[in-house]
Amino acid sequence: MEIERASIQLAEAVKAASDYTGQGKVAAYIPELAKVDSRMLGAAVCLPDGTILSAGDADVPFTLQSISKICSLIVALCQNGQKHVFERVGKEPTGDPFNSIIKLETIKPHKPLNPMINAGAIAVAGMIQGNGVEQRLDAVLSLLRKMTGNPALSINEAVYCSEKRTAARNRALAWFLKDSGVLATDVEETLDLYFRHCAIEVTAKEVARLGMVLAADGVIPETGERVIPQEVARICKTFMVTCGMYNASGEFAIDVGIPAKSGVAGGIMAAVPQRMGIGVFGPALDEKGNSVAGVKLLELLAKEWNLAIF
Ligand SMILES: NC(=O)CC[C@H](N)C(=O)O
Repeated sequence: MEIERASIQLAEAVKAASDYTGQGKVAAYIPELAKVDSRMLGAAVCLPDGTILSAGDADVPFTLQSISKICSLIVALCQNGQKHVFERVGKEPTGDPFNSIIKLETIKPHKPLNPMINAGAIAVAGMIQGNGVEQRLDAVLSLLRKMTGNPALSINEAVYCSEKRTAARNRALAWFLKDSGVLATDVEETLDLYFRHCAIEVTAKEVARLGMVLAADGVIPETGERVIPQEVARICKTFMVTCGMYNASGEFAIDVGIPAKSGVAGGIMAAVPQRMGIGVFGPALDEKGNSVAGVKLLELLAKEWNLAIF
């Protein structure tokens, strides 16, 4: 990839996709997220040698939210193995909104259908081992610090507290999981861990690095250090394709065709196998909770650079 040309193309794509920010709204159910400027859009690309290209609001910090579900899943799989994890959470897309409760009751056994919906991610948080919330969070944070190369990565306290104060739906999901025997750990402690890992603060550049590590099958591109087993990276990328964009994953797979995971703060992490990681930040969301301009931007880049994996 010719770097200068790619930088120009990235800047042009961000400019073109910016027109779409007006079509979405910032998430307001977590009050602190409603305070951001909905017109922002930024993107970064991380290449296999670690080179970062960026355009727009690529240095603005935002919280990972659902993108962190990939990281908690990595830790849970590494600590417990596939058998333990997938006995408690499934591998199927739901077709329902990310915070839906309905299939938890109607499908038997009552385990969440996949780890990318809230119910599944709360179940996964319950599997992360450690002595107390701090140590359990540390397992997720230290993986993310290695993947991003930022040892100072930490949580945004205001967003964390804002979600913790208002999370009636997630509490309902967690108590249902407790009642069904999926959650073995303390409910409030598990929710606390979940809210904290959702509130880990990053930039689009850091998210591009996360995507590149997955694109490189779990290896830090510049150093060659393996931080995720190849099999776990493969599982994550597969979940990103089938469930990463919530109940718009099928449409995204057709229109863009890249493994990706979004979050309600407006982030999207994309991993183009062996070629690049892409981090996007655009807080205006569509009705399914995906960054409206971010999805458009990835669609433009996928066409321009022929990134679809299918
Ligand atoms: N889709 C998301 O990004 C959801 C994450 C958010 N913390 C929640 O539980 O509602």
